[in-house]
Amino acid sequence: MYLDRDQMLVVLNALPDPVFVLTETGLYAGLYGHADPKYYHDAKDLLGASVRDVMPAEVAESIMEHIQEALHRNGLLKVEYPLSSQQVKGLENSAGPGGTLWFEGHVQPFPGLVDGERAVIWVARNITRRKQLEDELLEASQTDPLTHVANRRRLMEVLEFHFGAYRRYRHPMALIMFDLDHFKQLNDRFGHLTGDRVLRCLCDLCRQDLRENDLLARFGGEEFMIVLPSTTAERAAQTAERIRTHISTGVAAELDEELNVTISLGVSELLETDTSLEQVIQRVDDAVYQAKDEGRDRVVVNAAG
Ligand SMILES: Nc1nc2c(ncn2[C@@H]2O[C@H](COP(=O)(O)OP(=O)(O)OP(=O)(O)O)[C@@H](O)[C@H]2O)c(=O)[nH]1
Repeated sequence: MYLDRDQMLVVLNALPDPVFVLTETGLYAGLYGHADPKYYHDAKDLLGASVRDVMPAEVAESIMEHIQEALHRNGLLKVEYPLSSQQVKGLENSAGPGGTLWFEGHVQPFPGLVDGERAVIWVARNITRRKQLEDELLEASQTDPLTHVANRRRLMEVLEFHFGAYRRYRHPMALIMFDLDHFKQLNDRFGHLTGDRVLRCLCDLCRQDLRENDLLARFGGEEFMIVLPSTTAERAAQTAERIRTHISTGVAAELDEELNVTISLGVSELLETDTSLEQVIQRVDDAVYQAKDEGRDRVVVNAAG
């Protein structure tokens, strides 16, 4: 028993995702499926229109390129792309999900010609939720859950990137490391939860003194690093000093007058003699150690190889 033509059409229109037939010149020649407005807008008004007429030029060109590529490879092409109904003429006011949606397009050459033209079958699946989850996962894998600054994994990725750029193009990069002073005493006296609040507050204050391209990261328990691209140790030392004074008054002002929170900071920069990242990390670590040794609540620069 086989389905007759009418039944086949019923099946096509019952498909959950929209199935477009798009010709080589970008005409919407057919549309099936996608009845659920929770996931899709009703795109029937696009039939007979051209991709270039209904989409912004950039979006239309990339769709045209995908059509060409699928035809050229004569096989299935998978693409992911963002699109909002506001970008598509005819869909602006139709019922459907708002905001920018993400789609996975499965683009397959149409076997035969449509109105004398080559064409593709383009199945568009709404993958917005999956994309959001991927973004959230990526964010979580790179962020310290307590302070919401970058975690050590992200820090090392960024440091590797700048180390590579320095080796190739000699783009300078400075590094600041800092460590809370007598944090154990603070935890013992005020409790671990107050200690946690101090760490969060410290990061918030510190961020206010940084540029957009700088990266603040948690290196370990109460140790943090700041990556400063395109910066020398001399300039970074000024930033470090600003952060030091900000923290020494700011945390108590924000949280509790009784809290005496200070930090010891070490500063260094990439040097021509560095053959590995560990060397600059060792230099800032030594500088923090020296700052502790000299009485804490101070900045020490260690820019010598
Ligand atoms: N509240 C809180 N405390 C933490 C966290 N991570 C590490 N610490 C505490 O940080 C303290 C670090 O203690 P130490 O390494 O002895 O250093 P310190 O007391 O700051 O002394 P100096 O560094 O020599 O000035 C320990 O008591 C840790 O428990 C955290 O996420 N939250």
